[in-house]
Amino acid sequence: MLVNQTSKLQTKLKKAVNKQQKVGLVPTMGALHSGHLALIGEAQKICEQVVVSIFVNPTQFNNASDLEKYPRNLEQDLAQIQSSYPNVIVFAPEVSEIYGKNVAAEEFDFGSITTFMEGEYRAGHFNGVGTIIKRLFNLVKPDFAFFGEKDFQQLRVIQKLVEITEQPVKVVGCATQREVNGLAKSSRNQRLTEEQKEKAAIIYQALETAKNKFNQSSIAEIKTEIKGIFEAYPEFELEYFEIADVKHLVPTETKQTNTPYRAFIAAFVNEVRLIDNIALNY
Ligand SMILES: Nc1ncnc2c1ncn2[C@@H]1O[C@H](COP(=O)(O)OP(=O)(O)OP(=O)(O)O)[C@@H](O)[C@H]1O
Ligand SMILES: CC(C)(CO)[C@@H](O)C(=O)[O-]
Ligand code: BAL
Repeated sequence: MLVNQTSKLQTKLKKAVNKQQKVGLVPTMGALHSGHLALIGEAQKICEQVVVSIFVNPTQFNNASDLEKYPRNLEQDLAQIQSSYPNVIVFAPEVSEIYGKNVAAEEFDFGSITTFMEGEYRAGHFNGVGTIIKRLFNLVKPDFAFFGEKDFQQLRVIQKLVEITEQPVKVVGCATQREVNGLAKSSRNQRLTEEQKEKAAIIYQALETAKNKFNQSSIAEIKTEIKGIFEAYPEFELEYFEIADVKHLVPTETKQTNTPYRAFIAAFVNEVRLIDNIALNY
C-alpha cells in the first residue's frame, strides 16, 4: 500500500512494532527493475514488515540534467510491487515532506571510502546519500536495511553511516542482478537504446577481463587492457577504471598479499552514466 506522509507511515509501523514484527527497509529511487525486486525478496525472507521507499533524492545529484532525466514511473512501480509483494508498505514522499524548505545535504566524514571513484567524480553525492538514508532510518527505524552491491561504494558508506550515527540497523548487501549479456540492471538503462544496451555489455566484459587477469598481470597491465577494450567503442567514454582494496576503497597500483580487491568502473554512453564492480580475488 502507498503512503506519502511520514505521520501515516509511522502509524502503520507502530502496528508492526506492537506485533513484534521485524521491520526491513529497501531504499530506492524508483523505476524499479529485478535488481530492486531481489532486494525486496531478501528483505521478505527475514522481515515480517517491509518498507520500500521511492524517492528521487535531489541532494545526491551533482548534475541537474541527470536529476531532471532520472526515470520516474510511480504507477508502474506500485503495480510491480503489488503483484509480487502485496504486503509491502511503499513510502513515496514529496521532496518537501523530507526536506521542508531546506533542500540541502548534511556533511559527513566517511573517511577514505568516499575520497575516490564515485566520491571523486560526483562531488557531494555521498553527503546527499548519507542525509536521506539517515532521515529514512530515523523515520522507519528498521531492524534491517538492504542495499545492492552494484553500488558497492554506497553500501560501504551506509555501513559507515550506521557506525558514525550509532543507529541500530543491520545493513545487508545483496548481489548485483544482471541482464543475460552481463550488463548490471540499472534504472538508468531505461535511457539507453536496445543497441546501446547490447554494447554496454563491454562494461561487464571489462570487469571479467580484470578478474581473469588479476593473478598473473600487474594492475598497470590490466588498466592498459581495459582502456584498449573501450577504445574500440567510441560511443562509450570510460570515466574511471580502478582496482581498490575492499576495506579502504583506495585505488592502488600494487597488490598486497591477503588483501581482498574489487575492480570498479564508471562509463558514459552518450550522457548516460553507468557504474559496476566485481570481486577480483575473494
Ligand atoms: N542490478 C542491481 N542488483 C542489485 N541491486 C541493485 C541493482 N541495481 C540497483 N540496486 C540497488 O537498488 C537500490 C536502489 O537503487 P536505485 O534506485 O538507485 O536503482 P539503480 O538501478 O541503482 O539506479 P541507477 O543505477 O540509475 O542509479 C540500491 O541499493 C542499489 O544498489
Ligand atoms: C540509496 C538511495 C535510495 C538513496 O537515495 C540511492 O542512492 C539509490 O537508489 O541507490
Ligand atoms: N544508485 C545510486 C544512486 C545514484 O546514482 O544517485
